[in-house]
Amino acid sequence: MSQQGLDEVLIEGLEVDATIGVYDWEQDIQQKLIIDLTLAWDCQRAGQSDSIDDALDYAAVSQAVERWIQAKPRALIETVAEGIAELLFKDFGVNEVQVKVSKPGAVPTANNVAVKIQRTRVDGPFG
Ligand SMILES: Nc1nc2c(c(=O)[nH]1)N=C([C@H](O)[C@@H](O)CO)CN2
Repeated sequence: MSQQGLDEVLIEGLEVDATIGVYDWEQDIQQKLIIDLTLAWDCQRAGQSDSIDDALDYAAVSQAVERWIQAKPRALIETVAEGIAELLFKDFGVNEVQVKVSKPGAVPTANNVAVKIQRTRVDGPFG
């Protein structure tokens, strides 16, 4: 995925309960979303310094994503994916992201439904 380098930080299978859906009844319940993130990040500095200050802190990212999703109800999983990409650009200095948002309970006859987007920050060095 990464254009700027080969390194990536991954967060896989982050489960977040959310108010999400296009139908009225979905605004009264919580449904599980599963978030998978691939984040372009130069890991070399952190690997050499052994300092969290040089790393993209996957724990902090996970917490921020969960908070953003739970901050208010939304209709579409596309909106969740775009919002997460914006959050990562704005608050974590990431320049390139792949965001997959799964809603596994949405279609009873399917194992999973999801959207996956790839975005590059427009005001970043590669945008
Ligand atoms: N492309 C999408 N299609 C649908 C969405 C969505 O978020 N993106 N959502 C719904 C409903 O909320 C559905 O999940 C309820 O079962 C339908 N299609």
